[in-house]
Amino acid sequence: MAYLISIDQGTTSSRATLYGPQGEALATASAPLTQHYPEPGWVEHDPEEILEGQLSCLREVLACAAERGASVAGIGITNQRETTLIWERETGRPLHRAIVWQDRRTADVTQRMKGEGLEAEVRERTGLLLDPYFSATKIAWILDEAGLRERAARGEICFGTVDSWLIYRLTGGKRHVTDITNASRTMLFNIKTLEWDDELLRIFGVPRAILPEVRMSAGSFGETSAELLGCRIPITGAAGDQQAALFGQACFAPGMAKATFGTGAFVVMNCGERPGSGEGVLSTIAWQLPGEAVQYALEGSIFIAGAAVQWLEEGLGLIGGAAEVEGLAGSVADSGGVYFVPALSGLGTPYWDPYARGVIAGLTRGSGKAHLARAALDAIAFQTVDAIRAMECAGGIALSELRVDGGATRNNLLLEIQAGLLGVPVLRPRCTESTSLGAAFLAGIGAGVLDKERIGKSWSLDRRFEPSLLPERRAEMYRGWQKCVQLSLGWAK
Ligand SMILES: Nc1ncnc2c1ncn2[C@@H]1O[C@H](COP(=O)(O)OP(=O)(O)O)[C@@H](O)[C@H]1O
Ligand SMILES: O=P(O)(O)OC[C@H](O)CO
Repeated sequence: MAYLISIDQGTTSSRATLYGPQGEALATASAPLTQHYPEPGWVEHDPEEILEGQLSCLREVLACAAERGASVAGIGITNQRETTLIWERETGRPLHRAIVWQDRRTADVTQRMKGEGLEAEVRERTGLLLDPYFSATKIAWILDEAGLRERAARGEICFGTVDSWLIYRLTGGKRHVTDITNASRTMLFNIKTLEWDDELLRIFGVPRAILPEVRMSAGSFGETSAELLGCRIPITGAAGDQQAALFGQACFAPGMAKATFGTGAFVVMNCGERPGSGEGVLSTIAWQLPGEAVQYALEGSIFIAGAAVQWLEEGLGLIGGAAEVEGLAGSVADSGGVYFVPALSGLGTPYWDPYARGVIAGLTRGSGKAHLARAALDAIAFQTVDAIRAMECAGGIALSELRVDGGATRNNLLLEIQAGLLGVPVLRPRCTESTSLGAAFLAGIGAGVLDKERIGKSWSLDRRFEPSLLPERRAEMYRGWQKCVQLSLGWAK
């Protein structure tokens, strides 16, 4: 593997990593990203802050490459998906704050569409469920709110997910493109015909003129502008972060699955060349490589995972940082009957309820902050169990082990709890930055310096967490979780 750079623009931070010829991470830079919550249920990011954070990270790892005299063969971009940006074509100026994937402001719109019986048709074309999570209703909201419909019709504005925004600005406005995995999350892309879908554009009221050109996940996405970075480097890979993580975990065969624990948690299972389907589960595009058929995946999406820990810190002041949660939660044997459903942005798989809200239940005089911390870790694991059970029903298979990655997998206790509640081993690889690694791999393929066989051989195990919970205890805990979920459903309706 030649030198490659990955850009990982996540919900809470922007990062860049320089990888060496053996796939080793040589330098990493990161910049935090401000979360804006203008109203309950709304979440926004500043597009310029996304770009600036990413540029400063890129400059830092490029300096490291220069010190080594390394020439970078390609940049791979991976990103928080669905988050919706609108900017001026001429200047690249953002015309609204980015509406983040977690944002629930269009819940009433998707609810109305469900009432009109549109869900089956949307699902058939996109593999997705009618939920404010996806980009389509967010785009229409911005066009209406910011009075941009006439400009949109005149072709003066661009829509893009974060990959598209970064590519546009990094190439100096030369490329308005996106990759096929990100396109598959907009709810405007037909995952069977592999094109923007006129009927969906009509249903959601989105003009075709604002959409980017769709490319495969490895190949040419343009070159960085020398004015911005002092050098031209080809951008040769792009994929949504969950798809990039599936690729980085080398889940190349149908039935292989990974769970990424970041802000949210996302369980994604490779299902090969044909789209899968199932109750409460998403069907989505895994990747498309040059000379190969499109690969599909099933996905269980959990909106709040690591973010529940963040809330313990920022919302409650219970801990001084995410790293403290393991010690606090580990200071008690269990949650003492406390359950926490972190439906802070509604619930995703398998409930799909944008009106669900957070619930803490089962408190007694003996409950303390350690029990709540423990309940938060349990909640991440319970939600993952819910998602995996739904996917197993959909795919008709039983998962024999789960590969995990992402920021929260530093937490050994979380992974022990996860293995116990799931009842199968949980495998943590040496590199838990699978998202970033996956983007570098895609860039390597796009630059013609890497192939899937080499990638498959590079996966190595750090630690295997065996399930240690007795089946009766597991069932008892799960019943408590289910009771608490019922309390949270429909709360904000
Ligand atoms: N030791 C830990 N235990 C539990 N959660 C953690 C721990 N360390 C980080 N996290 C959580 O992981 C998330 C950050 O992971 P990351 O993969 O960087 O997320 P993203 O890509 O969504 O920005 C945060 O929500 C943070 O609270
Ligand atoms: O930023 P992350 O890693 O939590 O990922 C966000 C997902 O892509 C949303 O679909």
